[in-house]
Amino acid sequence: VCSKIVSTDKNTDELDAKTFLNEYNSTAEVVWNAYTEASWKYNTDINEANKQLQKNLEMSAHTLKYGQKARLYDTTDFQDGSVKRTIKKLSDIERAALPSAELKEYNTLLSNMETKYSVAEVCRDNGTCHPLDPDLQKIMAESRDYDELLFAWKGWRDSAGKVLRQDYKRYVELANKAATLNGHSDNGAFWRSLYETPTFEEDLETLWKELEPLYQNVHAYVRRALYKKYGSKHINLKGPIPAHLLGNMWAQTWSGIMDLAMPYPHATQVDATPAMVAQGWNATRMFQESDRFFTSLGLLPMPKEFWEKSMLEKPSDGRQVVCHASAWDFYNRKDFRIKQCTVVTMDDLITVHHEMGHVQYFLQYKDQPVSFRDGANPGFHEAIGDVLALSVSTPKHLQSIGLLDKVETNHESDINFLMSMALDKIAFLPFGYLMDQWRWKVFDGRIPSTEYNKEWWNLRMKYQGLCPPVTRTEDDFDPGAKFHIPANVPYVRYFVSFIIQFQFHKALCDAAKHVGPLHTCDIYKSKEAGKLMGDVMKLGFSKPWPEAMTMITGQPKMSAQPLMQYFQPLIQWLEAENNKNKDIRGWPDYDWKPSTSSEIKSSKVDFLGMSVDGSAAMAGQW
Ligand SMILES: CC(=O)N[C@@H](CC(=O)O)C(=O)NC[C@H](CC1(C(=O)N[C@@H](Cc2ccc(O)cc2)C(=O)O)CCCC1)C(=O)O
Ligand SMILES: [Zn+2]
Repeated sequence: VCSKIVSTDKNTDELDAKTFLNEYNSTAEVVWNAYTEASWKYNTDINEANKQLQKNLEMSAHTLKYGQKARLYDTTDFQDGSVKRTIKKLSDIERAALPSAELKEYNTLLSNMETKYSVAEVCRDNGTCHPLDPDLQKIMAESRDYDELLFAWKGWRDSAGKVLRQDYKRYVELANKAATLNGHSDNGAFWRSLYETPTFEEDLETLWKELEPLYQNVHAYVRRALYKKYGSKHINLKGPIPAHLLGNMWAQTWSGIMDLAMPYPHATQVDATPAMVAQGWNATRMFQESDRFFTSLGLLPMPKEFWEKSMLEKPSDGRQVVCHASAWDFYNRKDFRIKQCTVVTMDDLITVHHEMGHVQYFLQYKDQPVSFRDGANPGFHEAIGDVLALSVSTPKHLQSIGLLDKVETNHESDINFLMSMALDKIAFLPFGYLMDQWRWKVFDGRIPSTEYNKEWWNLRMKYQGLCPPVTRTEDDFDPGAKFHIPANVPYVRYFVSFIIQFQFHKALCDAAKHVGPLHTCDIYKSKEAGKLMGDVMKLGFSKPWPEAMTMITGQPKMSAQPLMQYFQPLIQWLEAENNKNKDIRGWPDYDWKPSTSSEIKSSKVDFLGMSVDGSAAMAGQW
């Protein structure tokens, strides 16, 4: 009888493994809770003492201890799939694999980068200084002055991006070292491994190729609208769009310029902000509204700790905080919070639902072992809140909560509504895709630090059809001006979310027995829809995500089809509109650059000096 060759140093005792995992679970809850409390304290009161406290309450000692023991098990013949799955997950100890000096350096780098980003501000000649939240975000969304937008756009990259380049370079080296010590080729490979999908990169590229024509139609239409506003000096109808004109600091969502891009200005408005302000809504009211929507589906209400301990507004007591919104699980099955510098706008009402979606997921899986208290994949965690927001955003729902007075159901108001949704959901897709394309290439060495900025703008051009409004060099570090880069938060999760949220929306609308076009569906009060979502969230990370996808949609793959179905009326309208305007799709004049205001002024002086400006002459104006 040939005896099975047992690797003698491995432990194949499944019962022993179960005992080990129980001990891990109960100790993890204590250690992670302490770390999360310290992290919360620092994020809601940035100072040296709290920074030190967070550093001391590191989790890595615990991760290292249990990770090394987990690696001693050979789970090949284990019966319990959950035990196998947990041992596998514990065996990747991430940064805890670094030698202690480098681990300390890595944590210091992360803390310094997040602090630099969070305290950065842009100052005017008169000494007034502006933080990103709310000042610069407000300028980027509301100003229509080319130079004021440029002041905020360039100023933010000088204050927040530039200063991070050296820290980032060293962070990349250490992140890669930790990844390789855990058996990955580089940190990007580690990040992609969280999706457990061998064909992940091809699947994403296929989805992008399906959606690119729709994006190019939106891009062409918006370029035309900006041409009308800013003229031929600043917009080339065959070229990329200057990146500071899209209503957002990173041009990642474009709903800020809806007023310039509204197809039928005389049809119904879709923005609830004026009503929210007029009716005296505040942050708490916004969160209560969202809580009501979740419970209307039969999902769980926020616990009292949430209302007692969350930070729903920017503090006015002088404390420095990390304003970037976030949802927190304190791993004690009781304490869940949101930190958001909420402003009373429709945009922030959407963000409230997004963050509440994270907390609902925390609540639904709180009785799973800590290793499974995660989304089925990171994109699932990002999609939950947005799915509900698709219902909340409908004019019908906004009217039902008193935020829109008259609502017409005619073609014009339909197209207006779909355009406002497209300016967020379609505009976002190339940005959601390029963020980690850049980082994956940085981690695997295809982008050396000497080309960080050049390659960033190559990707911004290739996918988004944007160009920088002023010349960029390797003195700049524009990727650093986007929160998730210094904060070490992966981003492709949002690209995945913006696709699967429409798959979920379609499935939940079917469960809610919705009749009519998908974009008019509001699942409010549907217990069937709520049950479908709740059951998937309860699974947490305990099953591979295709199983969760099948539970909701009846099939295991990501698909762009529901998104295309949702926007179908707009796709047809945009095709016709862009053809009518003879607008080309894409930006073949890729090396065109917008004139700077100083160049324009000097050309005006020539003009007044009677050396006629060519374009005026051609237009027969002179
Ligand atoms: C402890 C911790 O960190 N928890 C995680 C959650 C978890 O992992 O459990 C967390 O709270 N992350 C913060 C992050 C915040 C936001 C964000 O960064 N959004 C992206 C992309 C986007 C843009 C438009 C949109 O409609 C939806 C998403 C951006 O703004 O670029 C800001 C506004 C919305 C969401 C988030 O909630 O995802
Ligand atoms: Zn999120």
